[in-house]
Amino acid sequence: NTRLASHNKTRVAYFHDEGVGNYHYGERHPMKPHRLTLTNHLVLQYGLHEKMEIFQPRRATDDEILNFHSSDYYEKLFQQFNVGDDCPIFDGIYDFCQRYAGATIEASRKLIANGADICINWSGGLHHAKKSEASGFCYVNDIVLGTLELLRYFPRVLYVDIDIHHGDGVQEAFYSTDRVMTVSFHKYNGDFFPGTGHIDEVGSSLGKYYSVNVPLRDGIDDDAYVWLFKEVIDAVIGTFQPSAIVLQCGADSLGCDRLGCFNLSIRAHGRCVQIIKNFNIPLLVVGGGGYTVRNVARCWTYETSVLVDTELDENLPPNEYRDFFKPDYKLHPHLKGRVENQNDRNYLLKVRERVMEQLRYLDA
Ligand SMILES: CN1CC(C(=O)N[C@@H](CCCCCC(O)(O)c2ccon2)c2nc(-c3ccccc3F)c[nH]2)C1
Ligand SMILES: [Ca+2]
Ligand SMILES: [Zn+2]
Repeated sequence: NTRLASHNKTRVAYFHDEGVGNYHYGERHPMKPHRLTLTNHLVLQYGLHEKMEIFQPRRATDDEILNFHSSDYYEKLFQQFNVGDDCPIFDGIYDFCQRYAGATIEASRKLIANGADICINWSGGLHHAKKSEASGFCYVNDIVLGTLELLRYFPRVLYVDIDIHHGDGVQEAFYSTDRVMTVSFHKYNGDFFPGTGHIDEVGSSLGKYYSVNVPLRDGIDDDAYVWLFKEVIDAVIGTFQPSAIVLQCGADSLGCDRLGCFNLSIRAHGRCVQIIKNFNIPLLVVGGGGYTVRNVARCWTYETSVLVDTELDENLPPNEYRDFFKPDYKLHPHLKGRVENQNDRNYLLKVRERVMEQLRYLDA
């Protein structure tokens, strides 16, 4: 009956800082925080704010950021020379970091207080930042900060990362503990950034076998990715029995991404979010990469609708950014990837078998 259904409804909290999309990495840089403004705008135009509690989060304090990052790194961030072209020091970089990290920390606290079942922060998910080093467009690792917060209450936290790049900063931070299991699906060929994420990176000391890497080749398609994702996640959750989950939804694993080379549709990417949601375990959802801005906004809007169990009209609502979505103005455009699928069945079965073998060490 509706009372029961309404009683069981998932409580979703949405964290969006009004100013977080107004920063600029620089002319030729692929990272466009403006994608966050577009996403939030679409979410509101579809009326999804009526299905969630909306929060304007406060910024992270220096002390909170120093929970993970070293002071000589963080306090002199603006003095760092640009770390190559990847990590430019731009106007307002401190504010930007404090805003996106503050939202992830606030979201973690909301889960700890059981104020929500699912918390969303699309501005977060900056998985490459290290304790004392900016890397891959990431300066402060909000995921590590949020996970450290969750560990103050939840005994075991599972981290899942569907960005096309390896979640190296998060894996490194928790490589030697059995309280966090990190699982990253990513392109791996020895050259692709960041170069880590080999299947043999299984963790060390107390954390041995608690780091799972799923290395993939170019061009993986919807069916193969979703099949492998479900196989791995079912086994990981069955074995690790996490008390909370952090899901990084990097949208550069979509077809046609400016930096990516997978062939996923927005529906398949969203299917991964649905698979995690269906476990009904306290869930923190963050963003990540994503460089074809119109599709990042579509993807994270669609995934917000998945998290609030709401169907969206295929025709985008009229909105002031309409031109970004031409010529189709649809929610699910056909993202015909340009790369051949180099993941044959044998390769995928072998990866699956290696992951299952690794997890069996934890059953023992
Ligand atoms: C010395 N060489 C530069 C290193 C390198 O190849 N870096 C990657 C970095 C890719 C970062 C991906 C970030 C992310 O999507 O994973 C993300 C961002 C936020 O959360 N997740 C990269 N930089 C670029 C890039 C940088 C500046 C300008 C144009 C570019 F194409 C593309 N890919 C090696
Ligand atoms: Ca990944
Ligand atoms: Zn990425």
